[in-house]
Amino acid sequence: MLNLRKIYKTYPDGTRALKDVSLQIGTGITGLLGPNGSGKSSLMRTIATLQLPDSGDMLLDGQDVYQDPFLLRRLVGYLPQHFGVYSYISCYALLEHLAILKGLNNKVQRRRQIDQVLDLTDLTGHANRQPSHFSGGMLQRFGIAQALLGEPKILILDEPASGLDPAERTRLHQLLHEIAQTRVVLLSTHIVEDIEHLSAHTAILINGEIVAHDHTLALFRSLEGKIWQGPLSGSLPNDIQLLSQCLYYGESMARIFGEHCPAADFEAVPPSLQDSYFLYLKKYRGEVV
Ligand SMILES: Nc1ncnc2c1ncn2[C@@H]1O[C@H](COP(=O)(O)OP(=O)(O)OP(=O)(O)O)[C@@H](O)[C@H]1O
Repeated sequence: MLNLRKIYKTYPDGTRALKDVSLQIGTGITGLLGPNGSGKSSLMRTIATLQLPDSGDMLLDGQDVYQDPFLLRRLVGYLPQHFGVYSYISCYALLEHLAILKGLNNKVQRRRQIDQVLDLTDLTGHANRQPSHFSGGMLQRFGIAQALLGEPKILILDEPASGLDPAERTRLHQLLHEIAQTRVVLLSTHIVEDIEHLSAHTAILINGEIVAHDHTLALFRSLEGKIWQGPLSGSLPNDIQLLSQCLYYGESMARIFGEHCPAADFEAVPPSLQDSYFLYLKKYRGEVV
């Protein structure tokens, strides 16, 4: 169990990226959802001890991590949002290099672990190729392979599915699901669907503050019977809560939150995490009428 308590982070230019963030994260995948600039990467870097918070503490199974950041570094695997790979070096050699940097000094154990992570990420057949020549999906799997070196208890994954085609995304989902059986996984993404597929728990971060953290289903089950969908063309009452509008086969459709059906051509639809997320955003911005 990872326990964050009252974490604050301000950058030297005065940007207050994290404000009073408290979170308890157990085994399995916890999704971290938030708009651009809400502080997701800042939180992930802070958990990975790549930057220290101004105040607050972090306990791993009851042990204070900031007293000994090196202890946590050995227990954390981190996949940053953007990562580069050296050119002219094979996938295997790069993993070996990274494993040595992680302190895997025993050659036999190191090679066994590299073989394991290559197998898990389905890269064994590409071990001698250069990651700089990998496709986007393979590169993300390589990123996860390097994060798994050292058998971390905690995995921090910042936007692992961005830019992947549907087949690679599905493959990544299976991989993450498998990895998360025995680990604490914090997954940051803009893709609400990924969280719906993967995360039993979800935290919503807006403007550096956690505004919700619960079972993913619980976050939107309470909206049952209150989400309405219909064409945006007709006139709608002024006091409706427009959550989102999107195109379905070229027709502009609105999703609305409300106790009553807003117009004759609207129908009740099952609520989604995205509806709940948009409602939290509107409430945070004071836009709920
Ligand atoms: N090194 C830094 N120095 C100053 N400000 C920073 C730094 N890193 C991030 N910020 C600022 O902190 C805030 C949170 O940024 P962060 O990258 O953590 O958000 P994010 O939710 O990950 O965004 P995105 O979804 O766009 O990746 C933003 O206002 C950003 O401009």
